[in-house]
Amino acid sequence: MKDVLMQINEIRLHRLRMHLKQPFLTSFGTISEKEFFIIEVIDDHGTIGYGESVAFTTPWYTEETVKTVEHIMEQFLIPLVFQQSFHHPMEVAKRFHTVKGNPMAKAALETALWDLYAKRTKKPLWEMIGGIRSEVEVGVSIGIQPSIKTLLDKIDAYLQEGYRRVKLKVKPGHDIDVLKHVRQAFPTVPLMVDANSAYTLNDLHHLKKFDEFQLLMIEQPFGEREFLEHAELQTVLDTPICLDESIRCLDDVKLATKLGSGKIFNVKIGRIGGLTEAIHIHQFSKENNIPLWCGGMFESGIGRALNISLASLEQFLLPGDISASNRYWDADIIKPEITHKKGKIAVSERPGIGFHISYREMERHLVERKTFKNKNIS
Ligand SMILES: O=C(O)CCC(=O)C1=CC=C[C@@H](O)[C@@H]1C(=O)O
Ligand SMILES: [Mg+2]
Repeated sequence: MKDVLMQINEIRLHRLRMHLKQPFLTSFGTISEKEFFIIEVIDDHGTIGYGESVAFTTPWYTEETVKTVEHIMEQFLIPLVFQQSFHHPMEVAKRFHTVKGNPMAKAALETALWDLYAKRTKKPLWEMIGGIRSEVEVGVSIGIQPSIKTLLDKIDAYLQEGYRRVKLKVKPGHDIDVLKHVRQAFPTVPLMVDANSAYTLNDLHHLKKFDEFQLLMIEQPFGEREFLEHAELQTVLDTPICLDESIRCLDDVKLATKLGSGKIFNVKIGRIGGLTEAIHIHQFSKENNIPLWCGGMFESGIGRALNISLASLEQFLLPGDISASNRYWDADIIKPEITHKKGKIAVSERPGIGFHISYREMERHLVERKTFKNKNIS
């Protein structure tokens, strides 16, 4: 491969606020808008790489927030990117190790560097990271609904659209009865649930009842550090446990696998600190036959495009939470918008993430813009 040297001259952080078409209810609260950063990294050739931060405004999902991501990028990570030129984004991912934690802040910048690198080498990002699929299968995540009837109607509509599996949010008091109705109406649809840590080990016998619904998996029933509790649950549950919030790095995947805390992992680029760590997790999962799938964080088109690239890797064996742009947004900030055909999204053959940014659309949602110039350059 042709050797490229990248020197970042400028970084722009665009803070946007976009309203979801409909509010999304989880066991923790309601999401009706998403505030996030679009990151532009510009190198000495004038090539631009794009990234997106996925943290929410409050620390309900993991501890990071929009404000902590901004602080960590500004004070620590951007100076590390500017420090010296590099040949590969993995070099910068390594530099980021000097900053503890803060994976979403790291991923926001690191993914922009991957996009830039793929553009400089004139390759699609999915190919660059070793993807093998020309299209990825997608499912839909449905928030808690006001009534069973609304839920069943929504599921029906998404299935008509072609989505390949349905993920429902559950919490104590909103689970078995819902599942009974859904299974009655859709006996064979690939179905799973996500609890976002709403249960405890005291609910073990209650959770055993989930087995009767032939679920693909139950996602994150317990707290994020409860590896032992998840392992105990998995010994009594036939339904595979999938870990989401618990997995912040490859070591967490290794720990969960060793202890038997989960059989499937949801990979979110932001939660694990970027594509470099995702590639390492993928390698380990391939060697150990562990199924993976790509999670979502209500991303705009930039984040969605990154997720499509990730899901093209071989071990991503289950449909991801990578819905089309129109699932959440009236208008996306990329062109063309992401669409699916019968629950499949084609990867782009263009270099990098493979989509153009619509600056006009971005301006409509802009809250603040900050520009950082590399002062190390004479
Ligand atoms: O982006 C999507 O379409 C799926 C989003 C989704 O289900 C989630 C995103 C973020 C937090 C949670 O509510 C949930 C999840 O835990 O996977
Ligand atoms: Mg989840």
